[in-house]
Amino acid sequence: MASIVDINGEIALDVKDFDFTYASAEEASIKKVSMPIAKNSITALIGPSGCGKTTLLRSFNRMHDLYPGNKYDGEVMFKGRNILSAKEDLINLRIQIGMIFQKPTAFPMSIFDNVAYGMRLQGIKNKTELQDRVEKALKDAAIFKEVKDRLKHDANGLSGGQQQRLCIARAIAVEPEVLLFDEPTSALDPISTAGIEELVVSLKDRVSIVIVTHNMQQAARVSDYTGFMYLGELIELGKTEELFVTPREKLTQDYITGKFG
Ligand SMILES: Nc1ncnc2c1ncn2[C@@H]1O[C@H](COP(=O)(O)OP(=O)(O)OP(=O)(O)O)[C@@H](O)[C@H]1O
Repeated sequence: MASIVDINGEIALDVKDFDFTYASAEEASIKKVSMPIAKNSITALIGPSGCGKTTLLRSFNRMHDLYPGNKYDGEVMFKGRNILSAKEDLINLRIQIGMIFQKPTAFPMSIFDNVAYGMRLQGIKNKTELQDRVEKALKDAAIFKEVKDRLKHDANGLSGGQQQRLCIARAIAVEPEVLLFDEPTSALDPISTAGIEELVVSLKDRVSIVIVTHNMQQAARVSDYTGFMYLGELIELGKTEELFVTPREKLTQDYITGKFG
């Protein structure tokens, strides 16, 4: 049984007895994971390569449905419903639960159109509203000053760190409830990384965040809660400062003290 800390406050996502099996795999990559994801907090997922961090994260907005034959079991409760249900509207789900990838994924279009993309999908056509919300999202993602004079330019002309902030602007422009970050700084230099970490922390007033990271220092710097995974299982979910200083499980202790990696 995993050791799970009590969450003080509301829960954004409640994962219950969750299994995930890839179409081509014989056994589940995620096994019986149960964990609460706290609202307006940052939850980091850590663990050795291949332990299932990305697989679990991508389950939270059903990214695995992009490929046929993958199988979910159990429940992921979000706003009173199980999002693993066959009835779930996946476009709407991915607006409410957005994702930021490891490699910045600016679309091949202008900076403005990148940020307006999701709002247009939501049916917003009014030009003034689009302009106002694009500007606000760019400001909130701490990139407005750098791009305000070239909103019509191709987004691919931006640096990696700028593109990642643009992706964050695009995700927050549709006012999601949850944001999933999959190693968002692993392709960035230390200065851009620090900028993204600061930005992620600044967003938690309005969204609930789950972040997968290889970097334990990053988890310690930004997160409120940390989950340690091993071989597809969640071993421990704790308050970050407690998990790193006084882990409850021996496996967690061995991992954070570098006994295996
Ligand atoms: N598309 C796939 N098809 C089959 N198995 C997969 C697929 N993607 C991942 N896996 C397997 O699922 C398990 C979990 O992988 P996952 O990428 O989620 O781990 P991770 O903890 O995010 O690793 P890393 O830190 O290296 O990114 C691994 O055993 C991996 O080999």
